[in-house]
Amino acid sequence: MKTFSDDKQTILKTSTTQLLEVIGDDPTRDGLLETPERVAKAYAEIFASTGETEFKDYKLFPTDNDSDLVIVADIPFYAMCEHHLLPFFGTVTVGYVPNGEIIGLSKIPRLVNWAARRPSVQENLTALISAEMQRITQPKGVAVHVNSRHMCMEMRGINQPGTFTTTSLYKGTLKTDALLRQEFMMKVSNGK
Ligand SMILES: Nc1nc2c(ncn2[C@@H]2O[C@H](COP(=O)(O)OP(=O)(O)OP(=O)(O)O)[C@@H](O)[C@H]2O)c(=O)[nH]1
Ligand SMILES: [Zn+2]
Repeated sequence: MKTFSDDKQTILKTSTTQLLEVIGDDPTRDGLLETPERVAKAYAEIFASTGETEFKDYKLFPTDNDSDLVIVADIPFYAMCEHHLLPFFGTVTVGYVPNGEIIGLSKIPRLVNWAARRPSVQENLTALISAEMQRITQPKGVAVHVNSRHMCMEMRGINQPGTFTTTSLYKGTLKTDALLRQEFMMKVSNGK
């Protein structure tokens, strides 16, 4: 698991203590004594891939038997919106049409998890997963569908609990072939 350097952890702890003071709490009360350290640890985990542009933890296997469509559906993810640093979370469905090489299936949820661990917006998260699937597998087509709840829309601001945002990106044959795209959409839970 990622940890920040001592210098960075000190900055995060100081910032958290200041934040607690500014919102009107007392950082020296018992319940908050270890909070700055916990926040520093939690941020190292939540933002573990920040600044990384390429997903590296994958394996490819050559195949003579390309499937028409490979789908991993309803992969859970948790991310932080870059506007408010509040969570947005939900599921991602990834489909691709292989082109002589297949990616180890577990690496697709790993890619989603990697892509989500940085400040982002849903559209950019969708695009990053799609771009990395294209770079890594050089497929005939890729589809990425993200269905998500945004805490910045639910617990503040417009205050709309229970609203879902979906974003989709289709590339190659999954963009041009309507039947293939329909097959992909049928695998997305509840048609969301
Ligand atoms: N397109 C997109 N917008 C997002 C995402 N996450 C948050 N936002 C929006 O980013 C916008 C930021 O708008 P601002 O007017 O700068 O910020 P704000 O005053 O906090 O806006 P409100 O949320 O409307 O109160 C808001 O409309 C959010 O709903 C996302 O993943 N994608
Ligand atoms: Zn937001």
